[in-house]
Amino acid sequence: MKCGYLGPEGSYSYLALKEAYPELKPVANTSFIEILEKLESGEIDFGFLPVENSTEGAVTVVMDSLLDLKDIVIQGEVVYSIKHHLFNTTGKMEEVKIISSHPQALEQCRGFFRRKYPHVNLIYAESTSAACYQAKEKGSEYAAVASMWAGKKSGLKVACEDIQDNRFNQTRFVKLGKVRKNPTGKDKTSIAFSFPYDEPGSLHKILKVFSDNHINLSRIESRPAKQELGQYIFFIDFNGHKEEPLIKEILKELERYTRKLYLFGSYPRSEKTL
Ligand SMILES: O=C(O)C(=O)C[C@]1(C(=O)O)C=C[C@@H](O)C=C1
Repeated sequence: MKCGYLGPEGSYSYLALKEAYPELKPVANTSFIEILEKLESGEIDFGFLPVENSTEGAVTVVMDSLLDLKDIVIQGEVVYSIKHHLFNTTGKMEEVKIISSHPQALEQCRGFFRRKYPHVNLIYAESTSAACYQAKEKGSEYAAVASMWAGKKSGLKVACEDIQDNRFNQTRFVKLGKVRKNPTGKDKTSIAFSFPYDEPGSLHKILKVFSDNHINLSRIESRPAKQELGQYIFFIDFNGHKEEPLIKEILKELERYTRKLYLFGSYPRSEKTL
């Protein structure tokens, strides 16, 4: 079975996918949108995408794209430790004028760059592994931020190790597919919703439903509804499976308070960090 990820080989998406789902055949893509398009067309069976990072927060493009999915659900989650290193062709930084990487990776090292290389230009690459191949090709003026695996694989030398601002830097990935997962007793459900009116207490009503039923929320985020300023879509992850009687009741109640309720899926909770 084929699983799309943000490539090329050596990106964190690749490393986390290989470790969590070794039985799947990884298929490299150049963007998150490309993965979702291939998944919808049936060219691949699964998609593996980052949704949030412990330092930088939401991977917003992925969250927004979840709203447009049809017949595709979240089937699983993977929490992966991220350790960034700086690589280039020489292993020394004297000649470097440009540091490139995936925007999320650059943001996770922002403090390091401000302290050590305030005058070096930071530019975006498709992924951390794409940045490595670029640095290899462009030569001594380029450096890339990536995993040890990607840097070594592309033939670069380490210029600086462990450069992320937060020692406990973790990214949460989700596996998307067409089949809904059955309850395991240790599940999580991801939803999003918008409100019909802008009025006091809208969000409170939703949170009260969870609190009254003693359901733990593991994430809450808002994203612009992309209409008027001040209109939002709220994303919530909570413990439980949508086939459990209590969760069914809760979802029914949420429908009463929301304009649109999106159900992204119920799936087993990750119990350890890879
Ligand atoms: O560029 C990569 O290596 C990716 O897999 C993407 C990505 C992301 O978008 O969050 C994955 C994990 C890290 O947080 C940094 C970058």
